[in-house]
Amino acid sequence: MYLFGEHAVVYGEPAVPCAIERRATVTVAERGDDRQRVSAADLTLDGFTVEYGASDDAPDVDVPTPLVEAAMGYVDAAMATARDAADRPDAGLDVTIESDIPLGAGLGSSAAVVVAAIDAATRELGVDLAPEAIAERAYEVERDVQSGEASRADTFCSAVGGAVRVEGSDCRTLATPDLPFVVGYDGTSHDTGELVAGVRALREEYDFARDTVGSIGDLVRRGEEALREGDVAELGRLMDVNHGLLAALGVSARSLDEMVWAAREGGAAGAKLTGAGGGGCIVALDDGAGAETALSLTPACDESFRAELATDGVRAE
Ligand SMILES: Nc1ncnc2c1ncn2[C@@H]1O[C@H](COP(=O)(O)OP(=O)(O)OP(=O)(O)O)[C@@H](O)[C@H]1O
Ligand SMILES: C[C@@](O)(CCO)CC(=O)[O-]
Ligand SMILES: [Mg+2]
Repeated sequence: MYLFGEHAVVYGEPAVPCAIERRATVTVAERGDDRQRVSAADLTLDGFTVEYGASDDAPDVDVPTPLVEAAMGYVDAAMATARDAADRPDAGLDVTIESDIPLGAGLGSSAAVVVAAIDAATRELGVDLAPEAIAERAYEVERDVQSGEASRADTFCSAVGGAVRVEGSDCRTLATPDLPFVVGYDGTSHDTGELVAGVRALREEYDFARDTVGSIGDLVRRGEEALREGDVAELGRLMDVNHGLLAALGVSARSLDEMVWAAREGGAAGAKLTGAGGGGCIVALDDGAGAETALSLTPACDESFRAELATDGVRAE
């Protein structure tokens, strides 16, 4: 989840994502043949299993192929990079994915699944990758699936855990005070690739959209100062500004705006959408119960919860 800087980070501005205690669990077992079998019970396609050959045959499922391809893009590419890391291009794998991260909602479910899948698959194939190496491969997967544009933010954060700072290829962990995160979720999902493409189109058409992206970078640098000082009130103000700038880039939604206002009026220090936007989640800072209560009473909000910073990144269980 992003404290600051989503979207602008794709264009080289800094961002500060934070890992929260919600996990994707991926189990991988090598098969005796070259087939791939993926079981993803949490996918919105109502839980399905896909089985297909290493390269040729089509997935053997009863749903339209483009839907399956869209849903399986991340997992497929994660398995391919894991086979590549192990130098076992024909290894058949049985993959099971379970996740308590809402899909396409701005909490980085794609990064969590890809990072966990690469880790589990490479371990199964006898290769031990450091979290940073997993993060780099996972970034390449996100970049390819998001049609050539992604940052390292979600994947690095998911791999190493905690709060991180990402600017281009410079990725580092950040010491942060304990932050009272509250999340509101509208129950809908977005396609990150499409929202990233929308921002790109706006930047191409309007110089001021480029300036907006630059302003988000300036705001993130101020946010880093506030983080060092543990100044939650200032962090909240900057989150409010960040939400406004994201809305100017066209990635907010009525439900997100309604949840942001509910959280603020409930007493949050600040609130903003998180991740790609268009629908999904907002994040607020509130050490009292007001924001969470206000969110729970907001029709646009399907679920609200406190989110603890997760210090652990990817791990074998
Ligand atoms: N539990 C899961 N099982 C299988 N695939 C999943 C699962 N969770 C996420 N995915 C994959 O990730 C895609 C959603 O990724 P997307 O980047 O659009 O959203 P997100 O990562 O949740 O949000 P954001 O990128 O804004 O943080 C799904 O369509 C699916 O391909
Ligand atoms: C919108 C974006 O900044 C975050 C999506 O979780 C895209 C990216 O960084 O790849
Ligand atoms: Mg994603």
